[in-house]
Amino acid sequence: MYGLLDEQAAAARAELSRVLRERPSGAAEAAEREVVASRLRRRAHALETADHALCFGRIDRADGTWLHVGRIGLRPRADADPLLVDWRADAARPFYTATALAPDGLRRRRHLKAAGRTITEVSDEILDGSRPGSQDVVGDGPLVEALSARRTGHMRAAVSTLRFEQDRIVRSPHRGVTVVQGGPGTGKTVVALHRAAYVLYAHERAAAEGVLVLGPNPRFLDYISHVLPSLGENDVLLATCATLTGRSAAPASEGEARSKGEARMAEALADTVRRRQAPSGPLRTPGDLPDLSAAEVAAARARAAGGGLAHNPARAIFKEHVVDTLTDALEREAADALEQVDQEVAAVMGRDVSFLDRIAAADLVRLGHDGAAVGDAREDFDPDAVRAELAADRGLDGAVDVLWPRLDPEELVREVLEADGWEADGWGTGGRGTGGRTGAGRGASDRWTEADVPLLDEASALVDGLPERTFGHIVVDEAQELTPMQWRMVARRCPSRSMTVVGDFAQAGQVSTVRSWGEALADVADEGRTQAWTLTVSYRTTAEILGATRDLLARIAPDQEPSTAVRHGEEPRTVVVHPRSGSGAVASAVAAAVSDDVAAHPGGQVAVICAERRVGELTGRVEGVAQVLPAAAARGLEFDAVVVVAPDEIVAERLGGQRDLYVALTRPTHRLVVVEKSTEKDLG
Ligand SMILES: Nc1ncnc2c1ncn2[C@@H]1O[C@H](COP(=O)(O)OP(=O)(O)OP(=O)(O)O)[C@@H](O)[C@H]1O
Repeated sequence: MYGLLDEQAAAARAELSRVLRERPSGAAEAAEREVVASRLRRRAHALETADHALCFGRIDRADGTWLHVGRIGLRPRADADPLLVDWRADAARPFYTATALAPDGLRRRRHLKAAGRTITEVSDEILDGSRPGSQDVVGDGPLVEALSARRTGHMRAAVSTLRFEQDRIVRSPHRGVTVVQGGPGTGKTVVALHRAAYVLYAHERAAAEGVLVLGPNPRFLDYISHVLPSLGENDVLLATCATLTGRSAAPASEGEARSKGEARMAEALADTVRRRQAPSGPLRTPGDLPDLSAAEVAAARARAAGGGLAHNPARAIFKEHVVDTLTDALEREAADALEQVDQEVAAVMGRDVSFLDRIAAADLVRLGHDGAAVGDAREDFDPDAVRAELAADRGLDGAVDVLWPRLDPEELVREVLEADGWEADGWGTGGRGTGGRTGAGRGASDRWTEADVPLLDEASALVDGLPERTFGHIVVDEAQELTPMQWRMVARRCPSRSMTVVGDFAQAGQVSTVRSWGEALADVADEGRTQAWTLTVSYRTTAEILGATRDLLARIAPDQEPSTAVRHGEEPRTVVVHPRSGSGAVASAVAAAVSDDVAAHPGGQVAVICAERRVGELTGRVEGVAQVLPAAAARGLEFDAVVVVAPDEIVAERLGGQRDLYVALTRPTHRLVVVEKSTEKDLG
């Protein structure tokens, strides 16, 4: 297999350099060359990154045939049988789905573990109830081993140990919105990322349009950043809602993010735009052009607003209708004038003079009429020429602007924010209520905050139309964190509404007001387009740690069934600090807990999770040995050991602080220490 891998990687590279050496003649050829080159580049990269654990499994069927399963598929020639089957191929499915109860035609499932290109471990599961023979290696499950392994700070792919309940979500043929909920550590992120890889493999169209993975913050994105590349997928965009549009924005306070994230902001923006679309009254035209009546304006508005276009493109339709109406009016006016002239002449001459129509206009001028207009009307009123002239008329454009002005998305947002009570001055100072903006002194260039990004995006959509960059499939992780405004931003980027959305409302932070999937997806997809799954087995935490969070979970999410754990481990420890032992006592207890853990388990990933205000103090104490992070930033992450500091402070710090505490307590894979301050009451 490795021989074939090297051969094919070298061939792809050679082909790539050959293609790149070609001198394209013309733009079309250059574009074509770029398509071929990027396909070859992807192929070469996929082959090169498959090197590690290229083949991780084998299934033996009851009939004596077998199949090797790996990160990518390999066959010696296009018409030959595969030497290795891609884990996402249908043929590989029994590797994930077969159980002893439903062996799916398999006798044995084999897991292979490799170090570099050397197989270091083999482990078999006998599925058909037969006795293990001399060729079978039956031992500790590879899953247990993977879960107990020390963490590296980056999530790893789980292709070789994906569970049945996870695999069926990953491979679900559903094309709409797939929702996955489940408690902490149940593998929601694992499922979401493997599903992204599966979609890229199985849904050609989605792959061509690109896949986007959205996470709550850059730290989380970094944590998951290795998974898809290790599965050979390098073209997936990872982003947060704040970074998605590429606009630079300052951090927002939670109060600001919450308030500006509410759905009413979308209504306010849409209302403001609607009010700028010829709401009522006639159109006053410049010069001696006829005015348009209120009814004529209403007809133009109906035509422009009914086309489903954004405001600025719809303005063109509105103006076009105005120009058409004016052209018709001018033509009618000219015809009426002519009619009147004929009647007057007839009265003077005592007979019908319509035959005079083709006679000199000069006579008519003498009778007090505008010779040019009458002449035009009679001879050749050219509606197209009149229309073109009107369309180019600056005065008329100005008059249209009064009723249907061109809008600028930033100005629109500014206007709506001002109406909502946010200070306009400087966009970087002061603000509304406690959630107001801080950070005085910011320059004009970064006056927008991350909370403004979805508003600006909404405004752009209303004013100029949908975003240019859209995706064939979007994965939203920690989806409980998204505000209604952010959901709208996501939906806008996924016209096919093909999404994988994973989260847990028991872990919801305080920014979003959304509390259910129905609410979250209200603007995204109809119920008929969503398929929901629940994961119930916690792969991260031990039964002991989960047990310690049970009461808290019952308080914050009484309807949620606690997950079951697959592993056991140490009981969580509580260290109580006496409040009279001085201000640095908590920090000292934390430092001691960290050094105890590091001494007992050298090289582990240790985190200290605390209230925001303690971060500075504690970082100084454990620098270089443990990471210190506020509870609010810990979502989705995991560590070998976690020291949770002063739960009361975490709870008190933010609205929904109990859910932050729940997140903090469920981060460790092995060891949990809680440093608590005893209260005066405890001291009796
Ligand atoms: N099938 C599997 N094989 C190996 N490891 C797995 C498997 N499923 C989950 N894990 C591991 O379990 C841990 C938790 O998974 P993950 O982060 O996906 O859970 P989650 O449900 O997203 O958690 P949270 O709600 O806290 O964000 C990770 O280390 C992940 O790699």
